[in-house]
Amino acid sequence: MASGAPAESLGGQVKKRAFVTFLAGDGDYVKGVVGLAKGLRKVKSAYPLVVAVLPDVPEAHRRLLQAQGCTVREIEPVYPPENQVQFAMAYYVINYSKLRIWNFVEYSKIIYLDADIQVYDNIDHLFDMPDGYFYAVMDCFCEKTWSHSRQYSIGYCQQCPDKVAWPAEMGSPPPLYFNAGMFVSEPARPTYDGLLETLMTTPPTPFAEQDFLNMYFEKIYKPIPLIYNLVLAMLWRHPENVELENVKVVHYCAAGSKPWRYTGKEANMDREDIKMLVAKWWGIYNDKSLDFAAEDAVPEGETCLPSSIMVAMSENNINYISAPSAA
Ligand SMILES: O=c1ccn([C@@H]2O[C@H](COP(=O)(O)OP(=O)(O)O[C@H]3O[C@H](CO)[C@H](O)[C@H](O)[C@H]3O)[C@@H](O)[C@H]2O)c(=O)[nH]1
Ligand SMILES: O[C@H]1[C@H](O)[C@@H](O)[C@H](O)[C@@H](O)[C@H]1O
Ligand SMILES: [Mn+2]
Repeated sequence: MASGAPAESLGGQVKKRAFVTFLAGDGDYVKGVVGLAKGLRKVKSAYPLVVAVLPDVPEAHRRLLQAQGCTVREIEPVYPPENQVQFAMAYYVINYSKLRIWNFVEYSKIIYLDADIQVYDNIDHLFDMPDGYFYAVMDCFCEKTWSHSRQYSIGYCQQCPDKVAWPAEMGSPPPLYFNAGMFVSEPARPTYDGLLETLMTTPPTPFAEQDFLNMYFEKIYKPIPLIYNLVLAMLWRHPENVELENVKVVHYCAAGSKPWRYTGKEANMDREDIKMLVAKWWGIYNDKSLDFAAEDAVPEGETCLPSSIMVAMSENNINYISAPSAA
């Protein structure tokens, strides 16, 4: 990761690119972001890591991230309209705030990565894929987190669509569904406005903004290979689809797999491949040579601005949606 990112110039227009992640709260996800910043540096990514932080991220964590070369940008929370949905995880409700990143319009293209993701190989080439699409990796429906779904109830997974065929009486099979922990997209004001406007009339569902983004971008979604977002459950659910030695991006999303909380006790967590991947994450996190060295970077500018100014710049003219009482 470098702050002096090369900007591609097309027809005189400068096209800036960035990796973007999301941070909420004062808990330990900040470790994930530090790890990610160091991982991107290790693979010599040419683009900055922008961290979209909610107001509840403490100042000390913001400073820590800036000291790791990240660009910190505060965003206001986004809440879905009120209803009684059961999220697959209660905290998924805050993930609707991720929609703010489509307002980061100084970047023409972004690669979004969850804080529980690590990049083990350079993926800058993903920025060069044709514009106009939403790129992400197809999800797996086999874990218990999916037990609310029609797919899970009949044992159907899009990772092996021939194993259990979609029954004709259930209508046409659901559209391809991506995991929203990693994606490539283009911030743009019309998209941002469209997302927020549509959200206001869209009741929340168990996978929160992931379901919403799947719905919103359905027509322009293009699946990319699994190596760009290895959802760990793939290792035991669909091993035949995984080429572990070629994997570039690992998503520590399976229950018990977050490296900074790993105990090895949860289901599947004693597997050798999991132990290896957790150790690999720690290897980067603990590598002092990957700490940010200011002299390596040409500042982008916005890292130096106080967050209050950034908020004023990014959050102009936005109508906030009222918070759900049950969240
Ligand atoms: O206390 C928290 C909780 C979450 N996060 C941020 O929110 C992201 C999503 O949380 P998890 O990574 O724990 O969630 P999963 O990977 O299980 O969730 C998946 O489903 C979610 C549905 O809301 C999102 O789409 C998410 O991007 C996708 O990977 C984190 O990576 C992190 O960036 C925080 O900063 N602090
Ligand atoms: O985004 C979610 C999350 O990562 C879960 O942990 C996983 O079980 C799901 O497949 C996925 O949709
Ligand atoms: Mn995640």
